[in-house]
Formats: sequence, C-alpha cells, structure tokens
Amino acid sequence: MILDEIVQDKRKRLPEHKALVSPQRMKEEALACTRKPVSFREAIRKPGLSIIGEFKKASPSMGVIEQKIELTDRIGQYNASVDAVSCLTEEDHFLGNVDYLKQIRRISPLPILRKDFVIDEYQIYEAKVIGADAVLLIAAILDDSQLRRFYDLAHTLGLDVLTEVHDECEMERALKLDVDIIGINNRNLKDFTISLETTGRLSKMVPEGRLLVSESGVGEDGDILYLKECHVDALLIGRAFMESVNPGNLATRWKEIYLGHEG
Ligand SMILES: O=P(O)(O)OC[C@@H](O)[C@@H](O)c1c[nH]c2ccccc12
Repeated sequence: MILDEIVQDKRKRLPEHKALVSPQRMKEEALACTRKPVSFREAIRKPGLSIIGEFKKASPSMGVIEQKIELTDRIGQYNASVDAVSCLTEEDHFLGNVDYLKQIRRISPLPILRKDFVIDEYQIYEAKVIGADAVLLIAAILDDSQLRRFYDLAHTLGLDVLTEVHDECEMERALKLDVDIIGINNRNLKDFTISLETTGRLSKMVPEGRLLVSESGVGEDGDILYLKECHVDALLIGRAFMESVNPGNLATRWKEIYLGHEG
C-alpha cells in the first residue's frame, strides 16, 4: 500500500535530517524563532470560500506534474488570489523540499501549511524553523496519543494544525480529540481513488464551530457548487492550480461561483 511505503521512506529519511541538524538543536532553533506566525485559521475562517493553493511538483497518483510557470510567478499569483499556501516538503514521492517552503516564505505574506507525512516531533520543530504557519497531521498514520501530542506541540509553537481524515472512523477520532480544523481528503491515500462524495458524507458528521477543508480532486466549476452544499470553509487545490497558466483566474472564478456572482 502506497501510504505505508511513503511512511517507511519517511522513517528512513528522518535520521539523515537529524544527522544534519540534531533534534536538540532543531528544538532550540524553533523555540528561538521570533517570527510571529500568520494565522492559517483566520485565513480559512474568513466569510465566503477560502482557497488554499498548493505548490507541488509531483505525486504518486499523477506522476510529475507539468508546470506551466515558475515558483516565483506561481506564488505571485497565489498572493493575489488565494488565502493560504500549502507546500509539499516530502521528497521521495512528491518531489517536495523544505527549500521550496523557505523560498515561498521569502515572497509570500500568506499563511503557509507544511504538507508532509509527520510522524515525529522533529518535523514540527522543523516546520517552525523553515517558516511554516501550520502543519498537516494525517489521522491515518498516527494513533490518538501521537495526534494529541503533535497537535499540542504545534499549538505550543504557535502553529495551526490541519487534521486530515478520510473515513468515518478517522473523523470520529478527530472529533473526539476536539481538533479545530478538519481536512477531508477526497483522495484515498491507499488506492488513489478520488470522490468528492467523501466530503459529502463526512461533512455531515461535523458539528458547528469546526472549520472544514475539502482536499484533493477539485478542478471543475461544478465541484465548487457541490462542495458549497457541504458547507466547507475552504478548499485545498493542487493539481488544477499547478497545471494552469493562470491559477489566479481560476481561484477568482471559483470564489465568485461560490458566492453566486459568476458570469
Ligand atoms: O492535487 P489535488 O488533487 O488538488 O490535491 C491537493 C491536496 O489535497 C493533496 O496534495 C493532498 C491532500 N492530502 C495530502 C497528504 C499528503 C500529500 C498530499 C496530499
């Protein structure tokens, strides 16, 4: 199963990273960071539809994504049209890198989500050090006590957390832990099938007061209307933006469709 492979590779990579910067040093650097994070939570909470634009070069399901514009230009468009940026930092399967996040930090005032497979607190300290404002925690690869511990650590560092679920059981776990921002991944990371109905089904379980993000597989005008019915606060969009020459136009159009002003 691909998710297991990704996590195994992550376990192999971690010692390499820790050899470069020791856990003790990473922790000290994180605690010494003086940059005040930009609120990811507030960016999602804004009225209307919030959009998180993702920077990703490849994925196991889609292979290398053909990029139509450079990082600087793409982030420039995101700055003018979306509410937050998500940056893949996973190296082996998504060709991500912490350096991309650092570059984005230099040119974007938007909150940045570190998108990775977090299995160790080291990665949370590192997220803080490289300039992220939020981290992704994937319920499928963490048990309840890890989720709790990582969630609390991120908040202690001033980082927001997007807790990702894909089925009813993971949603129940996330709700029980009382997480504030829930991401419903429409892509099954075990077999890559995509269905926006995952958001349709799971969104019904979410009580008032939680922020809801629908992730993956969003690419058409009709998707926006469907997800509006699910009362999502935000969408996380990768491929459709990475393949477009003008992600800014797409984002603006989708926000208008959501508000019913299109055309
Ligand atoms: O490219 P898409 O289908 O728009 O999907 C973006 C994002 O949701 C996806 O990259 C993602 C969602 N959860 C993840 C967890 C790890 C890596 C990647 C992801």
